[in-house]
Amino acid sequence: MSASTAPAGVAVTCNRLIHIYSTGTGDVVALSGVDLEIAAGEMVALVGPSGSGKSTLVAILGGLLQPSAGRVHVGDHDLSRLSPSGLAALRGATVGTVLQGAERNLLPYVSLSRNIWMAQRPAARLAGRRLDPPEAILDLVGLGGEGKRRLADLTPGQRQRAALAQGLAAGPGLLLVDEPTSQLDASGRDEVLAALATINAERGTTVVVVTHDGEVGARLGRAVTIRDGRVGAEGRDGRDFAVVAGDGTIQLPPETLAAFPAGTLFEVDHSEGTVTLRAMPSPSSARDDEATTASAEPGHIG
Ligand SMILES: Nc1ncnc2c1ncn2[C@@H]1O[C@H](COP(=O)(O)OP(=O)(O)OP(=O)(O)O)[C@@H](O)[C@H]1O
Repeated sequence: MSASTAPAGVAVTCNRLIHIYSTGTGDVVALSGVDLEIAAGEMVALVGPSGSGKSTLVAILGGLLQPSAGRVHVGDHDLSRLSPSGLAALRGATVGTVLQGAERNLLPYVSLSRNIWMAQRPAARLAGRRLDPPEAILDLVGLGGEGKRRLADLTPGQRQRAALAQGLAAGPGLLLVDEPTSQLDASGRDEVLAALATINAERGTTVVVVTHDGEVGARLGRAVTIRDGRVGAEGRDGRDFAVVAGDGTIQLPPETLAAFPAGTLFEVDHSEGTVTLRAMPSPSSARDDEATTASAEPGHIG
């Protein structure tokens, strides 16, 4: 087989992305202004507490949901403006989504190769380009020569890698993967992380992984924390950062927020490369000199 004809990775941009679910009992704000840039070919983990909006964000990036407001681009596609058929084409040819649990991605009664081949049939037409044969895709995730096997024949780590292969069937520029390591032991997790690194290195595919596993976030190099429906923080190469949102707000880390609760007044000093937030004593702590001194310790961002 000649070199892959799959596209290189695509970039992702979200600007003030909002998503509201309307339910019988009222509206639920799942995303409240996500600002996020992911470069083409980057690997990023989305982390954060349960219910913070990670799955909703991934569903939007995967063309399964349209945002209530704000803008989201995947490559050249403006997802908020795509028609239903445009979204279907995006799902078929540009973005591959791997759902949590390998068995949700693959049919158990046909071989791995057959699964991928079946996913490629509509994709080849939508993508308008030649797709890699299933064996080449399986090879990429470390399952070369295993195409005749079925899901039940595989170890948990192999199953998860087979699910990654299925997500790659159409040669997407963006691969979205939900909790790929949640049911795996350490060696299974290593296999999956190695497969993701190979996909990224050999195909240039942009990879976004939703995970509760801090180790996965650290190993991918960039971990974006979603908190209360927006980007709360980032970890890059072992360093933690706060993030300025599009509306100028910064979320304090939870432990800082505990010391300086909502409503705390800060004086803001800004000099080159450094922002100093100096907490004003609250009226109650002002009555207690000791407490005032403690709560007035400045926080530094910069
Ligand atoms: N289909 C839906 N209808 C109504 N509300 C929803 C729906 N899906 C999610 N929500 C709500 O939207 C918010 C964000 O949920 P979401 O599933 O995106 O978070 P999450 O970070 O992926 O959580 P988890 O880590 O538990 O999967 C939560 O308050 C959730 O209850």
